[in-house]
Amino acid sequence: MFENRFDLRCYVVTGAGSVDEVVHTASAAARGGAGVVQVRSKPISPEAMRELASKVALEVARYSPTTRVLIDDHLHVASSLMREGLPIHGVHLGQDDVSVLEARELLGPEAIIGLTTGTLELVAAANELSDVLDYIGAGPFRKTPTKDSGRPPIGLAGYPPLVELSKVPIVAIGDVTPADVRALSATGVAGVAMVRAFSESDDPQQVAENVVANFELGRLS
Ligand SMILES: Cc1ncc(COP(=O)(O)OP(=O)(O)O)c(N)n1
Ligand SMILES: Cc1nc(C(=O)O)sc1CCOP(=O)(O)O
Ligand SMILES: [Mg+2]
Repeated sequence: MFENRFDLRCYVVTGAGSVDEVVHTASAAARGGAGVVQVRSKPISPEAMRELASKVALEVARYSPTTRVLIDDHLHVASSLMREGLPIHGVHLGQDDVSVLEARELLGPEAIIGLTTGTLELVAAANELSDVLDYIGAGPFRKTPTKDSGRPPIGLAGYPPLVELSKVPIVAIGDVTPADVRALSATGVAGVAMVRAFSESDDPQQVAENVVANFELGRLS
């Protein structure tokens, strides 16, 4: 869908912290070149997600108008805020969330919609949705304390077969650190997504700059 509408190379997924801390981390990473910020918080009520996503989106747009802001899980919050004109661009859906098709019908053709995968079977299933899906997450790269997906770690060697199979761009996720970026980029993934690498950093802008630079180096190898 609509090539070049978004830059998946450096993909921030928000993590632990106060609203102000999450907003600061997201906007600093966007300033550093993060092409996507996904607002994720678990558990969170729709009302609290509405507040958090609005604040993140407005601050990110101030510093990086090209950075796309997505909402995790909460399709109707995203739909409502997008209709109100907030700079929010789509959703990331899990296997247990509403269907990609329902999200596409509600959000329209311009929205960015991502889906969680992480095995060859889930990637094959996502291929059936490639006309309404923009990208897939594939994890965990390594086991991570941030989320237990129940799926086995993919590892570096596991990404080339997923990339080969997938009809849409792949974002690697799960214990990814800046030191992993060059090698992951060389596997052919379109980007890397990180939670703690940003939420636990005292300079998320620098982390994003490092990720983008190393992602480009990996593409050359
Ligand atoms: C890019 C990306 N990949 C995977 C996920 C999955 O995380 P989470 O939302 O906790 O789990 P599900 O909702 O998919 O079950 C993600 N958020 N982003
Ligand atoms: C949100 C998420 N999804 C995963 C998956 O495997 O689908 S792993 C993950 C957590 C990633 O956090 P960190 O960068 O702190 O390891
Ligand atoms: Mg989710």
